[in-house]
Amino acid sequence: MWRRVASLSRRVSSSKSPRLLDQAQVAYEFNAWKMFTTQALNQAEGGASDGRKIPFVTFVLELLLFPVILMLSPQKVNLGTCRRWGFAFSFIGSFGAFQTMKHCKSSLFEAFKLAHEPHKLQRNDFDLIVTGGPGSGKGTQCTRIVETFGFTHLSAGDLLRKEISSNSENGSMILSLIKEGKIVPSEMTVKLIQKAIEERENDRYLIDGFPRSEENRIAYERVIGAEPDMVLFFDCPEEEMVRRVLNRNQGRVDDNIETVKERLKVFAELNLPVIRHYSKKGKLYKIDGTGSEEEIFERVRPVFAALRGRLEIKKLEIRRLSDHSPVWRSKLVFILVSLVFALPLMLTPNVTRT
Ligand SMILES: Nc1ncnc2c1ncn2[C@@H]1O[C@H](COP(=O)(O)OP(=O)(O)OP(=O)(O)O)[C@@H](O)[C@H]1O
Ligand SMILES: O=c1ccn([C@@H]2O[C@H](COP(=O)(O)O)[C@@H](O)[C@H]2O)c(=O)[nH]1
Repeated sequence: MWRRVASLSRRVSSSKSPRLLDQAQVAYEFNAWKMFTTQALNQAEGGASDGRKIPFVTFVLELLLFPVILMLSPQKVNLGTCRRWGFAFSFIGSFGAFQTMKHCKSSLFEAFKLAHEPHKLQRNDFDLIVTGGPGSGKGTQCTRIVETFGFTHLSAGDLLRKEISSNSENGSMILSLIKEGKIVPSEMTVKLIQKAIEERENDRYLIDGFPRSEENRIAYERVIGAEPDMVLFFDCPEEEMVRRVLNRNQGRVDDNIETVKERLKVFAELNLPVIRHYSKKGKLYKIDGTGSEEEIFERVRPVFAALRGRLEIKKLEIRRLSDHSPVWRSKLVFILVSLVFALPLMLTPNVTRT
């Protein structure tokens, strides 16, 4: 499968104190091909899905242009001119599509799917799941990953809280489930995540605090059409998680001892099976979630550095839009090559239909 063209595995040591996932195999896998192509496309165009739709549509329109011009051309018209221009446009359109596909590393079919199902993962996307118990520090570490490694942050909890504050029809139901420490039905959460994925302006994103159950995971993978690339699990002792939640002081309705106890129960019963699943798949990184925020991030950093080192990815960290973007370079090459081929066609002598 294309998502598995090249991968590498490594074991990462972790726990000192008793852990929720002691028996879990701690491994990670990284898809070299995917990361390379992610880098090749990068986020330079800001709005990957939209940016990729346009050349495909142009391609179809331009391919149609040639026969349409021929059909519409009256008998006595100078056919040579029409044909030359039609052919030149068709050629430019085909070459444009070829360039699009080259960058998507995809077939024409994938280019078509991309235009119509922007939430589905494409070869260039890199999705990271960040998981852990309540108060394990997921959100805190996600903020740092976003700042350092240029991921877009999609927090399932934040999306649900936004839904509550927007007074949507499901808002009150979501609020009561959060207050009780229970999991919101998959279809609601997946719908919000799907929308956020469609609206993202980056092909490298992380989902914080989701999937929380096997049902969540299956629903997500069905919608996305693939498994996530990598899963980070912040492993933290229960007493430390409780301490952090009770000290959070951000006015969250679920930051109280009754709810946190329920959340821990739900985590052990429903979330740990998801973590074990990804561990078996070789996608899991277990990070020791104890110590200061800085200490924990120093354990996260090598995960990304290892990827970069092994795969010779030089610029994984945030790149400015103005950096030497391969997309812009290829567009320039595309225009120049098209002109070289199209000019002789346009300049050939006229042939008039008799
Ligand atoms: N290493 C740490 N040491 C002490 N406090 C921390 C540490 N990391 C995060 N915190 C604090 O603990 C609280 C919970 O952290 P955070 O919100 O990142 O956890 P979370 O796993 O996202 O929690 P939840 O699942 O409940 O949203 C926050 O107040 C945060 O500032
Ligand atoms: O995928 C999800 C994510 C969250 N919930 C509910 O929201 C709260 C708070 O989530 P945080 O990620 O800790 O902010 C959680 O306890 C669940 O009730 C959910 O149901 N599904």
